Amino acid sequence: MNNSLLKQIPNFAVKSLYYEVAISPKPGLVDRFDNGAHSDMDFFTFIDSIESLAPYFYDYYQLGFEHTADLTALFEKLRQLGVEAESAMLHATNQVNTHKGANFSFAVLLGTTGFYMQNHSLPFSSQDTAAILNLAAQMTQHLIQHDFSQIEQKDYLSHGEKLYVKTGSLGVRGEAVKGYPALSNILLPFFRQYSGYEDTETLLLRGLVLLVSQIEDSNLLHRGGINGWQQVKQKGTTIHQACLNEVNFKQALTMFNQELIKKNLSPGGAADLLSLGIYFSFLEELI
Ligand SMILES: CC(C)(COP(=O)(O)OP(=O)(O)OC[C@H]1O[C@@H](n2cnc3c(N)ncnc32)[C@H](O[C@H]2O[C@H](COP(=O)(O)OP(=O)(O)OP(=O)(O)O)[C@@H](O)[C@H]2O)[C@@H]1O)[C@@H](O)C(=O)NCCC(=O)NCCS
Ligand SMILES: Nc1ncnc2[nH]cnc12
Repeated sequence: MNNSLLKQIPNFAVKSLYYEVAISPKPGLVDRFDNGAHSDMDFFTFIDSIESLAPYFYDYYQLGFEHTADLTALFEKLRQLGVEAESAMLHATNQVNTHKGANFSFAVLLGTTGFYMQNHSLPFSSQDTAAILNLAAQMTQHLIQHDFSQIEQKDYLSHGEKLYVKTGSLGVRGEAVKGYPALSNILLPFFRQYSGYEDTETLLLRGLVLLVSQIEDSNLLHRGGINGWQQVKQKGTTIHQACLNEVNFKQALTMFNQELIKKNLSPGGAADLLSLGIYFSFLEELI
């Protein structure tokens, strides 16, 4: 095992979660300035959450790096560890869901990155990223059938499971199964095109707004229904398409945040996807 990469790659994932929570101002989300539309978490809850997940991130990567059998067997190992990590996170945050989606996705993506790194090296090109996302899709192809086929028999349903029953929305599982199209088709092409033009914080905030304008965020659907989600998506589109300069862009985000606080809406799914995009941006040396 290459010891420096064993630390460096999972560390990029940890750092990406710090970057995501730190960039400000964000609409409806927790950031350095306020708690957005969240009454049960703040900036420090996120620090506690990240610290609780970090040791698992190294293990996800190592599991993938040492795995020699088929990808379904790797997913089983990652998920077992992922359940443990999720409960460590909930313990650290007093049962608040800060990074449930991010923990799931980083288990998938660090595991597949480790597997891929058995025969590759850094830095990544866009083809390396595409190969990892393809491995993630292959590894999770059975997930929808596995998680949702016997859903009627379950006593307790998560927000994501309830939404699936009600609307058919696949949430974070849908992203994984399709190889994270929100990253490959939306966020990463944007970062590749615009990195270097502005400071990192502004670039990442613009990437967040782009995601909000396009993805099906199960967190917005669960809190605001189809209408709430569509309104937020529309507002994201308006801000994205206005191509505002940095000062006006941040002012628009501050107003967007006030609006989402009033409506109790938060694009938590977009925030999680942003942190995954930041991770690949570190691997590709875009930021
Ligand atoms: C597979 C799991 C992720 C199961 O999770 P769940 O069934 O809940 O599925 P989803 O809702 O689809 O996803 C979970 C989180 O993923 C984020 N997310 C949402 N949409 C997307 C998207 N399109 N792409 C990527 N990621 C997405 C989102 O996380 C953010 O929202 C958090 C807050 O969420 P929530 O608690 O719902 O909202 P609140 O409004 O705060 O709740 P209330 O206060 O109202 O109650 C925010 O912090 C972000 O992180 C979704 O929440 C996975 O958990 C898993 O496999 N776990 C292992 C468990 C298991 O398999 N057990 C097996 C034995 S039964
Ligand atoms: N910054 C943030 N605020 C609220 N929910 C989130 N989920 C992931 N990141 C988040």
